[in-house]
Amino acid sequence: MTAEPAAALRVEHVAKRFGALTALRDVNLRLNKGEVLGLIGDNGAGKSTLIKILCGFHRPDSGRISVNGQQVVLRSVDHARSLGIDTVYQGLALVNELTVYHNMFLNRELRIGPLLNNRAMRRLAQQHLADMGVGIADVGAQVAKLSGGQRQAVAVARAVYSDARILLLDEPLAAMGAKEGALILDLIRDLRDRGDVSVIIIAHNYAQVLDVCDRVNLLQHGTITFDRPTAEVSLEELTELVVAEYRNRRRPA
Ligand SMILES: Nc1ncnc2c1ncn2[C@@H]1O[C@H](COP(=O)(O)OP(=O)(O)OP(=O)(O)O)[C@@H](O)[C@H]1O
Repeated sequence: MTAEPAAALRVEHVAKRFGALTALRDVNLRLNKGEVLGLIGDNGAGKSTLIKILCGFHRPDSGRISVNGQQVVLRSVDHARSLGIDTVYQGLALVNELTVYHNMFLNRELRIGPLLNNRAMRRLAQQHLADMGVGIADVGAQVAKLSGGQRQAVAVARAVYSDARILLLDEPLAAMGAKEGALILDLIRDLRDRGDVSVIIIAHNYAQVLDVCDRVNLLQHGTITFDRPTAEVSLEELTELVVAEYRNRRRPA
């Protein structure tokens, strides 16, 4: 019998409370190498809390996290990043006042001696975005001048460019038009085809992202209650599960 390959990311019995509120009760999750995992669940189910734990922003109260088979304590966002875990949040993390290319190289600027090598950063950012099919006419433009979808695309492209091996996308299609959403989904498909990046996508509107996910996990009341390959589950079945949970919650005790 061959041993199961190490997961890119493994979460075991993770719990997190905020004062009296239990956000995560007992989360067990496995992200395989090269797969795209959809994490869905109703409002307040704990999805963002879990992502914030996995990117080093929150510390869990208990439980274990392993990256590539090694148990780790994620001390900070920078520490998680140094282990190859990068996150694109709902609120993004781009600096609006800076240009697209400065954002692409944020915190890892290219320099010649003490000076920024703007020319090289501009050229490489342009090339990388074009390679990924992200149409930004002028990488010298301020990020504030981009549309929401373009900003999101730059944030995803930057995470991919940063050698992230595990990418956490929190609502990647939020506030996006159909065309921009399609661009992000194409980026995720490209990543999946590359096979060397593992992705977790949180999506409220899961119908939009199901198509790019290999597997889907449902988070309910702070625990994963459903884990199935996407090919084996229909949209109707998922919707029924989410709606049943919603009804249960509204039922008086
Ligand atoms: N920093 C915090 N302090 C106190 N409570 C928090 C904090 N962050 C999250 N919570 C609470 O934890 C629970 C889970 O929140 P979380 O944001 O993880 O849910 P979610 O599944 O991402 O929801 P949504 O889809 O609405 O974003 C909620 O009841 C929320 O109010």
